[in-house]
Amino acid sequence: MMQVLSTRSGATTKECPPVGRLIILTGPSGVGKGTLLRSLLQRHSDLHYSVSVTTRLPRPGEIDGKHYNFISRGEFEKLVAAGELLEWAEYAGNYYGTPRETVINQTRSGKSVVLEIELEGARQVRASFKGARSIFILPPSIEELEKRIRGRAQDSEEAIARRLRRAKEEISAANEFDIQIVNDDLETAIKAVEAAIFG
Ligand SMILES: Nc1nc2c(ncn2[C@@H]2O[C@H](COP(=O)(O)OP(=O)(O)O)[C@@H](O)[C@H]2O)c(=O)[nH]1
Ligand SMILES: Nc1ncnc2c1ncn2[C@@H]1O[C@H](COP(=O)(O)OP(=O)(O)O)[C@@H](O)[C@H]1O
Repeated sequence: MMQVLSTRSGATTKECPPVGRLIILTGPSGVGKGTLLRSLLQRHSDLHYSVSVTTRLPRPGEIDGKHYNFISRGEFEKLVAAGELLEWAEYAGNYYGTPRETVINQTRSGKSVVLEIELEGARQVRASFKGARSIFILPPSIEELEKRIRGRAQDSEEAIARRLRRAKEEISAANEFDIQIVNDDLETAIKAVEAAIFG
């Protein structure tokens, strides 16, 4: 909503509309990012989740257009070539990326947008959006992380092994982020992420 301010000369100037916030949520596979975000999105209707594009195949229960836009590698490469992605990365053998236009339009209209993305993408966004708030979700331990990935029962042994190898590299980069939150007790972690986003 554009607000008009009067100046001393009586002329009016137009105040720039409030710019929404960009929140980056990163953490190793299986740490609980999706679980935390689902809870936050239910509690905060003014928080908008950026739906990514990916070449990964849908998991059971994942809905095209809701969890991800599931596309082919050829389609993904076209989006990259056309400059339509805010950031993108290859992770565990698949491509993932954030469509640029929706995020730019939402933040320009004052909305708060959450990107749930991996480390390389987070680095790209933090480099180009200085005001973005970046949050890294840590597991209580690597053992607990592996227990959660296996407990989710959504990934093949090969995918689990790749994710756990990458997890160790990602965790070592946690201090690059503005805020680090250990997802041990879920309710405690939800409150901590809530405070990190809205505090
Ligand atoms: N760079 C980037 N990473 C993404 C994007 N969407 C999801 N990811 C990340 O890709 C990784 C794999 O996601 P997914 O296949 O859903 O597995 P999960 O993290 O084990 O649930 C996770 O770290 C996600 O945060 C995106 O648009 N860009
Ligand atoms: N604080 C927690 N304590 C125990 N299990 C959790 C916790 N948070 C999430 N989980 C479980 O861990 C698994 C991975 O969570 P998920 O949200 O899919 O992780 P991510 O999105 O980071 O890959 C799920 O089975 C989820 O129910």
